[in-house]
Amino acid sequence: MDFVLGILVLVVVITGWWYCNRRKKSLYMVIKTSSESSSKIPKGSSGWPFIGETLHFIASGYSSQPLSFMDKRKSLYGKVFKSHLLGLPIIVSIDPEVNKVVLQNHGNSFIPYYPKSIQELFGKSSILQMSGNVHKKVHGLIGGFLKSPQLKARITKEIERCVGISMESWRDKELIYMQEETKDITFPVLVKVLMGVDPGEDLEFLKREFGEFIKGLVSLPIKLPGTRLYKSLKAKKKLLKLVNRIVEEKKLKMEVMTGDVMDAMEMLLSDAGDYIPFDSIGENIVEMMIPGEESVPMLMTLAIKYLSDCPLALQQLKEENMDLKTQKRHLGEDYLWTDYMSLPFTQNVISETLRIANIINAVWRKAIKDVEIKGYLIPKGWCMQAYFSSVHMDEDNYENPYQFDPWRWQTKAGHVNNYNTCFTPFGGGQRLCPGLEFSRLEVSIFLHHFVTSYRWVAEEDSIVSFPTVKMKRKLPIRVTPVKT
Ligand code: HEM
Repeated sequence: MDFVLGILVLVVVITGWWYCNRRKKSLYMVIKTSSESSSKIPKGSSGWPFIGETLHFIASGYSSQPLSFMDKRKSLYGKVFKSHLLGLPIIVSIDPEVNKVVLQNHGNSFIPYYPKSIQELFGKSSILQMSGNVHKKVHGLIGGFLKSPQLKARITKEIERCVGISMESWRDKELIYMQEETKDITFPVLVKVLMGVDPGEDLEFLKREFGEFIKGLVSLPIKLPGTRLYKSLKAKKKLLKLVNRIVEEKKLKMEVMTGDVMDAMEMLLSDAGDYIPFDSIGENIVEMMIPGEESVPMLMTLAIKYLSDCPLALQQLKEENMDLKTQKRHLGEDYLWTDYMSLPFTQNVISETLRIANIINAVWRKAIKDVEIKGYLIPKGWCMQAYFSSVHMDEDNYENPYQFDPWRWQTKAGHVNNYNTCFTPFGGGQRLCPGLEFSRLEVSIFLHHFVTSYRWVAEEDSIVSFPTVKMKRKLPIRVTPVKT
């Protein structure tokens, strides 16, 4: 396994080196021009020729101390340092103020940067690759749609339905794998929100092909038959065939009928015509599944993991949610989305899980001009990594950062939705996650029904942080229904 990994890393690095060498000349010229400025490229090391510091970076991601790479450099150079990762010269920031400026991106000095395999799998007009004015408009449309009270009211029923189906199926099982079960809950909800697809053949097809498609996101950038990237591109083609058919059907329906916009696809069809060409709508919808597909089930899974290890927090969470359940039963009322979101301790558990789990550990950008932040120079063409995990786990920002402590949010200003420089699990600024409120709602509904309907005992498991956050054994738990 380690040998295969080593080979993979080597090939990534050599590909990166080749890519880099093509651009070397122009990069050096820009740095020279910038020497007139008083700002300096941050201190740091470019590591070994060609491979830079990539091996250390990846090895620490796989270890039980995934922040050790960052911690070591912070102690040597400070919170902003230069490095050379995955074939690119890069400035890494674990300074919340610098990160804020990068995320706000006034003057549009940065564009999103993704590894080569991801770029290959994204369409040209994907929101994840857009920048400037067009991005601002499309981001606003999607954010407005996902945040709307109408959507939240409708989707609450759908989430309750999916949670109910999943939990019903556990009655005959003793051992369940939380990481898998939560995916079964969230995938149908995501597909309903994005393109209005109900359970059935299309949903099963989307699940299968999307699973195949995302496997290639972190892979070698080689498109030959048999390679991972090739298989993923093939899966994307199949996905697009189905999704484009749905786009056509919706367009025809919308030409003859008027009514509320029911999903993100309908919203793009009715409002985004000036920014996204008609034949790219399907592709955009497929790509919007990427940030939502794994992150929400991982947030649910990790909340269960941390609660299993912290009985006091679990007890308080249960009490808060049982009170709501009893009240609703007594009044004979359905739940409103606002009921779920109004439980303060539940929101604190979610915030604390987001902080400590670091599901999206960083965002990557590329400078399209020389940029100066806090006296540091980020030269044109260099990558910039705003590394959130280290900010979330820094003693300067949080007392006992490695302790799961939902109570810390009772006193800390700016908790829950407020943008705060030291708490950026959903990013911030121009590209703040438009699925933020929707994700919190989904997790709140899941936690409510789970902790008030089941007792459980979690088996031993550990968190792996690289390339994405996962449970090593998918978090096996033994569940017992409780009588309420
Ligand atoms: C726990 C759940 C989630 C987390 C932690 C999360 C985190 C993030 C982060 C950090 C970004 C910023 C990326 C950047 O700046 O480059 C982002 C962007 C985005 N997220 Fe989420 N996300 C979550 C759920 C969702 C869901 C459920 C959806 C869709 C329904 C979604 C849709 C998006 C989109 C479309 C973007 C791109 C925004 C843009 O570039 O303008 N996310 N997310």
